[in-house]
Amino acid sequence: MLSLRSSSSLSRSSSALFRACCPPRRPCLSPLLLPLSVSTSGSSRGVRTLPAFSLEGKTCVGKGAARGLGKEFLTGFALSGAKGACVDLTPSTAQSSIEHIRQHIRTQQPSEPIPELKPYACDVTQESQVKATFSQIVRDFGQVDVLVTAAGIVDNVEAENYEYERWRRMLDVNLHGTWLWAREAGKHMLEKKIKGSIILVASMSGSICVRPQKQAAYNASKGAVIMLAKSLATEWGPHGIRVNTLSPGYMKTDLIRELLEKQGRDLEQSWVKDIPLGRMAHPSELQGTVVWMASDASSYLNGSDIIVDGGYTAY
Ligand SMILES: NC(=O)c1ccc[n+]([C@@H]2O[C@H](COP(=O)([O-])OP(=O)(O)OC[C@H]3O[C@@H](n4cnc5c(N)ncnc54)[C@H](O)[C@@H]3O)[C@@H](O)[C@H]2O)c1
Ligand SMILES: OC[C@@H](O)C(O)[C@H](O)CO
Repeated sequence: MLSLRSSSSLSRSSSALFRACCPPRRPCLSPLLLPLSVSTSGSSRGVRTLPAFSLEGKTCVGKGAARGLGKEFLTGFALSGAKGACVDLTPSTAQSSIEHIRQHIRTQQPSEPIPELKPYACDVTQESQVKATFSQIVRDFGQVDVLVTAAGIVDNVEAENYEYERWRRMLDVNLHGTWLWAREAGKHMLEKKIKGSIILVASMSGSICVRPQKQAAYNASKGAVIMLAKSLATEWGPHGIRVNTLSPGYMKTDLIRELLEKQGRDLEQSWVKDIPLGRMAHPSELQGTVVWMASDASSYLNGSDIIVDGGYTAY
């Protein structure tokens, strides 16, 4: 459903979207989203775009948001006016992510107030912790409008030598943890009649096998997340709750940096060869997509897998 917002929330969301799509250190990637006028002072005043992109007043929960994509998602939400719960394994990493987000907003939107952001510690594989953390977030913020599940791990090991213990861990974090959080969010949104948006982070590896790395467990976990989202979309869609997956290609996060450090830089060259845009992505390049998926701008998006991969899966 499209809704009109105040001019200040409108200008904030416009500015956030523009910056997400056109970060200052790169050329603009999406000419279609160019605002009609752009302030160069860092203030968001005078920038115009579709009001439905605003997240003003909404509460967004980011699981696995201490670093990497989760942190970028919460940053995009906050730049669009949303309050945020930053969930990760330890309170200190969640807190330092919040400090980083606040600093970013101060720089990017010096004339805007910084939305409320709170840290939470939770191991997503522990059902009791997930339930307790979700309840605490609802007590702190009143309600949850958006959930994005970014916590995830990866292993590159050939299937015949992959240990069952590691297989189970992979599914525990990437699939079971995602389902546990989605279940709490869905229950809450159903009870409170919130027309929320649940965004499960999958991967292009959930629908194709990347090469040359061998990662059957990871691929299986992400394929299952895509099917989980479609299933939840059919169960909760009739109540106005939208569930979709965001499937990134190769993003330069710490997870990928660590993997490349272990396996050698040649791996990066071989990936880039298969990406039509000819490069890996900066994590901030997902902000525009995730804000769109969280906001009313994507009001008819449900049960979809949004692949953002520089064209990798087009081959
Ligand atoms: N980086 C990429 O290229 C890429 C591509 C496709 C999909 N993805 C997916 O995006 C998501 C985020 O990836 P990233 O690159 O930002 O990874 P990352 O390792 O940089 O960040 C993942 C975060 O999840 C947290 N986490 C891990 N296990 C947890 C647990 N049990 N409980 C709570 N938090 C936990 C970590 O502490 C970390 O902060 C993952 O699901 C990943 O599979 C990443
Ligand atoms: O498909 C890209 C990512 O999902 C993933 O991080 C990569 O495949 C790890 O090997």
